[in-house]
Amino acid sequence: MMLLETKLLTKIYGGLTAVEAVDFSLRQGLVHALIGPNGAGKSTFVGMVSGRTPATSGEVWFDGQNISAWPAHKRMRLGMAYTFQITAIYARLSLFENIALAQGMRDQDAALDALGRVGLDERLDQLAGDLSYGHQRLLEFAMGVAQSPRLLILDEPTQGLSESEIAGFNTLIRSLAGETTILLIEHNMDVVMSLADEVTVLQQGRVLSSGTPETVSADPLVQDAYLGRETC
Ligand SMILES: Nc1ncnc2c1ncn2[C@@H]1O[C@H](COP(=O)(O)OP(=O)(O)OP(=O)(O)O)[C@@H](O)[C@H]1O
Repeated sequence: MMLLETKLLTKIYGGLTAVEAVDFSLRQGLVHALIGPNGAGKSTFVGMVSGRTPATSGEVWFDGQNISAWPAHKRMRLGMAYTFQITAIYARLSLFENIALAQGMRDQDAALDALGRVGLDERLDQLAGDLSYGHQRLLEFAMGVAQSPRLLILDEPTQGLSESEIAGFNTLIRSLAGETTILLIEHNMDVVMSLADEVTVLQQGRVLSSGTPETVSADPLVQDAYLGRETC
């Protein structure tokens, strides 16, 4: 079943077409990576999916419903969680309070479970602002997971993380595989190749290529655009 689909999704800022007529689909339970150079339209695209950025035209479908006109909070209630590029935690609240806020105080066990998944359950009462940058990113990830989302959108989750933290992140995503559908914006190609079931490459707002990591990396269009680069 397709959990998420977009049809001719388009965003125009003034004279600039940031996302142009993107048809996209994501099957339930898969990890789909969205890649492309800076300015390709990745954040704008996921902004339109999550409802934070109004689309100029086109449609967003979630679980068979046309949600194009729905505001972000209503999409969240439907099961979309979006973790931002910039850490969105409350520094003066404890880890537990951050998690509890993220999931609307619904379920204490789920909050504890999410912190356990990222190995921060020993630090429940610590202030989030006292965590290292890498741990703050993990907390942010746990805040997404604690919402038990049907679709988890991660915007550059490994940015600024050390090699060992990236390895830990990979393990985390694998632990969610099958349980949660994941849309991942990621610049680190090693992470993309090891985690993604499917990859879509955006370039100048359009889909350049889409398919399995193997198909996409063998696509001559993609090779012309990226091959030989560590990141894209
Ligand atoms: N609020 C805005 N107003 C005007 N132009 C914008 C706005 N947000 C994004 N853009 C432009 O839209 C295009 C796509 O930007 P977007 O941030 O979606 O790309 P991206 O692929 O996420 O890039 P990055 O990898 O750098 O985050 C860029 O040319 C950007 O300058």
